Amino acid sequence: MAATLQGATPVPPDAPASVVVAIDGPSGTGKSSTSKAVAAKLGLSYLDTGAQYRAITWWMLTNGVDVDDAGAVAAASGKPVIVSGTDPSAPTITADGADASGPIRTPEVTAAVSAVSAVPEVRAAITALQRDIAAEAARTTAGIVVEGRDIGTTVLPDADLKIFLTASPEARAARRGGELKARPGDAGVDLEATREALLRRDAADSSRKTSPLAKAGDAVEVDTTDLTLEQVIECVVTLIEDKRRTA
Ligand SMILES: Nc1ncnc2c1ncn2[C@@H]1O[C@H](COP(=O)(O)OP(=O)(O)OP(=O)(O)O)[C@@H](O)[C@H]1O
Ligand SMILES: Nc1ccn([C@H]2C[C@H](O)[C@@H](COP(=O)(O)O)O2)c(=O)n1
Repeated sequence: MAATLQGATPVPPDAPASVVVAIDGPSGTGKSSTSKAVAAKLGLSYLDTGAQYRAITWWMLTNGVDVDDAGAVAAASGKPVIVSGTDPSAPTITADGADASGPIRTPEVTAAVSAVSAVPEVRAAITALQRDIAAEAARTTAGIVVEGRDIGTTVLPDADLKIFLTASPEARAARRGGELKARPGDAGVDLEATREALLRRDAADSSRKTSPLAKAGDAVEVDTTDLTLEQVIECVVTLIEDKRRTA
């Protein structure tokens, strides 16, 4: 699998040391929105690791791999070339050169991604890719914000700053509901079904054997239930600036 750092902001000669930030948490807590905005504000690179697991899942689905057969998924795990562009203002994701940014958000991929990402061979391949991208960003740019489920615990245990975002299931369902546009004549978004789907995915992601969703012991927990997105962004920017000041 290839690691390529695209859209990176070059480091000026007198720049402070680079910073590596891990942001983890359950689905819908605001990891992507927060990480992208914070990285853009601070001139850092950005890596959406969920997009990588979604891209490999999409590749399996479109290449005839039975995603319910862990053996078949493991055997295919080294085949696709997943490439992530790390510019926070225009993140990209490709699988074998094909743009995967649209297809990875379909219900089919969302339904299959927890099973595919639980396969140890998939995690080993994607984790190696993530570490390469983070190391390259730390070496050549001002740093990187990496968001996912196991970044602080497994992928980057030596990250300079680890943040674990949480929010109540009701708040997360309401946020997701806001994304799903009701069509004219529809009964609207079923928030209870959305909440149940979120909790099902959290349960699968938290209970898998290899590198489950978990808060690192040294992570700062931020409960975003009653915060606006702007408040969460501000909070994370402050945490990073404080960390840089005291480093
Ligand atoms: N603090 C907040 N207040 C209100 N809405 C928010 C807040 N944070 C994020 N959102 C909105 O909630 C939705 C989900 O956010 P986002 O995709 O960033 O979550 P996530 O944790 O990355 O989810 P996933 O892990 O499923 O990708 C988005 O529509 C986003 O704009
Ligand atoms: N570090 C990660 C990131 C993501 N996953 C898996 C589990 C999620 O359900 C799925 C999709 O992530 P999302 O796009 O919703 O953030 O990918 C993981 O196992 N480890």
